[in-house]
Amino acid sequence: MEEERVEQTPPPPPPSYIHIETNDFLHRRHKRQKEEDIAVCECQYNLLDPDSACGDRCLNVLTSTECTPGYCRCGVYCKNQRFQKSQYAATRLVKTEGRGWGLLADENIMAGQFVMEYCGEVISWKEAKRRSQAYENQDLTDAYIIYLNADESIDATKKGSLARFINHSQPNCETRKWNVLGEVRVGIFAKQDIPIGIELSYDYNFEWFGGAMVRCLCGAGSCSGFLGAKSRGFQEATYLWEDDDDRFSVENVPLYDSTDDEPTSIPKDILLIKDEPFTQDGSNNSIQNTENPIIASSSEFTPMNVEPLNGSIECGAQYAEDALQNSTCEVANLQSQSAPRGNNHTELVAVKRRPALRGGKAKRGMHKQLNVAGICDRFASEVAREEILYCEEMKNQAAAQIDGLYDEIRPAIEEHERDSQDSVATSLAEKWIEASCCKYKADFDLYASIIKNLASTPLRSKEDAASKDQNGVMISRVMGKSEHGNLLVSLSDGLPHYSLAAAVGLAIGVAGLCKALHSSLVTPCVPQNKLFSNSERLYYVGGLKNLGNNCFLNVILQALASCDGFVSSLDNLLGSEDVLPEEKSERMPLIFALSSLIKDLSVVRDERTELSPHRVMDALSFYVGHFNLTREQA
Ligand SMILES: C[S@@+](CC[C@H](N)C(=O)[O-])C[C@H]1O[C@@H](n2cnc3c(N)ncnc32)[C@H](O)[C@@H]1O
Repeated sequence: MEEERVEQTPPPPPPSYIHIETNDFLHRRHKRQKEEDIAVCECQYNLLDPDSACGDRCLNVLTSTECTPGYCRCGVYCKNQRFQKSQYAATRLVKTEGRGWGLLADENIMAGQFVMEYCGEVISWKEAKRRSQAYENQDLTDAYIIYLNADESIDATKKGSLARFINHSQPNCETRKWNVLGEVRVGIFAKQDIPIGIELSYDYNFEWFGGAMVRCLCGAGSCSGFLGAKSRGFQEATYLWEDDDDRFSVENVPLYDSTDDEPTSIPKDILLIKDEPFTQDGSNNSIQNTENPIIASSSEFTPMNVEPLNGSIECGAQYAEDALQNSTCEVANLQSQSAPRGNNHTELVAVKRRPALRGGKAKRGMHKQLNVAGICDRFASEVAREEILYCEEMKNQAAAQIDGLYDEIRPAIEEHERDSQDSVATSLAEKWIEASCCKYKADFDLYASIIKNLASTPLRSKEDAASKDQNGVMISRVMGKSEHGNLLVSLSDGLPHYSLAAAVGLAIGVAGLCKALHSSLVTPCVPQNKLFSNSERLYYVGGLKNLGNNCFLNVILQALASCDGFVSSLDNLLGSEDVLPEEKSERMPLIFALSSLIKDLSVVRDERTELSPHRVMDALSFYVGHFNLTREQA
């Protein structure tokens, strides 16, 4: 029997496009890197250690910045010029089932390896929108526009690199942005080892400017069903109006609201606690939080071990909770704003989100207010009252400042929530960070002032105070010493609960503070207008250099620098006798780097000074495998 011969017709070639290996700028010129903007690393080539020439520990690599030729001491050995030298992995084009053309690995690719650059025409956001619509009108189903930043996109439809053929699927690759000679460029990087012959894929969500809705055929169980369903292409429909390059959204755009965040897990060691529970009346009641069931029911909670002082002093209600809420929310806010998606980043405080309020209105300012007047009323000292009221005024001003700013930067935050890590303009981010730092500082000063006065000034009798203010808060206080000798103060509104929030907020903020108070390190409430009051000169504390996208880290460092207790705790750790002084930087690199940077940050100078967080970042990489600052934020 004659065998039927099936003619294998080769698939038609992919629709023509112009192959390029560097971006083509349509609406502006390629930026020229200014000499003062060139980041020079500290690597030195060592024949015996090939990684010495700008490998994983290179400060530029850590900040996703390529070394500038001629400025890197490793010269030709520098391994950190992969975009510039088009050091791509070997790949092969194939025709797929139902998904057009795709790209296969043509060699074994290692996790973290740079696969290739996503090149195309760099166009403005408006042009991207126009083109996307035009392609849709032309019935082009394949879309090739991805985001570069809030203002620009890369269109690889007519011109592009092979990366334009990578399909969407359960991703074995991801996009990362790198700073190359002053321009941001998008690279495809392997998320895992990819054996030869396996198709490359990345997640189009967020990255993609898909015009038409295309049903996704990737087959993954978790797939949203459409390509780039969370991408801006879809989000476009939710914008209500535009004003030049700004877009304003309608109510169904989920807004981020920091006050929606609740701590869901708290590192136990922050609590400095063990043994039996305590209550404010010294009995053995179990700890409940009637007002915040989420916090109260957390299985992470461990009650404090304190020695109740004789007698009880009463104090104003929710400020510890308020303090924690503010601080965790702000940290969470910054994490949320800065953390790129899909990272295994280590979170300082795990947060969960609740749906935004209808109408997209932020709930800012809705958290419980501290009754400062009620608290002040209990202090016998006029000076103490004045100081606390002054701090409250500062806190209110800082809150008003940040609320005002929030409206201004909200479009950018929304943008950032959906888009990439660097889409918030630096000037806006800086304003926000500055205001956040002021808010932290003002909050901290107020709580510090109250606690300091509780610890050091006489109180009026309960009856005395109550007779003045029938509606005044019930105040109670339990003070004790933790096992480390730190004074712990817990405050409650008289209800039989000690919230987790209070416990943690106090443990974090107060332990350090009280310790500092005891050693006279802190004068928390020096009114600013009295600082240098006889001087005409301006004084500054150091600023932190933005080495790429490390503003999130900078704000945390700034906030920590204003907590004297934190600095002294670092000193205590460094003072440990188990480690020889000369070994400290090696054996405790992070603590060492943090301590010296934070000390530097606390110095008041008569000129502006820019400090570099390089060493801290460098030390972080000891603890976080493959630490990449711009990817693993917070
Ligand atoms: C950047 S291109 C990828 C290369 C494209 N397959 C080609 O032949 O040129 C994106 C387009 O590929 C197709 N595509 C990619 N991933 C897909 C998937 N999981 N399911 C269906 N189509 C997909 C869609 O048409 C999409 O607009």
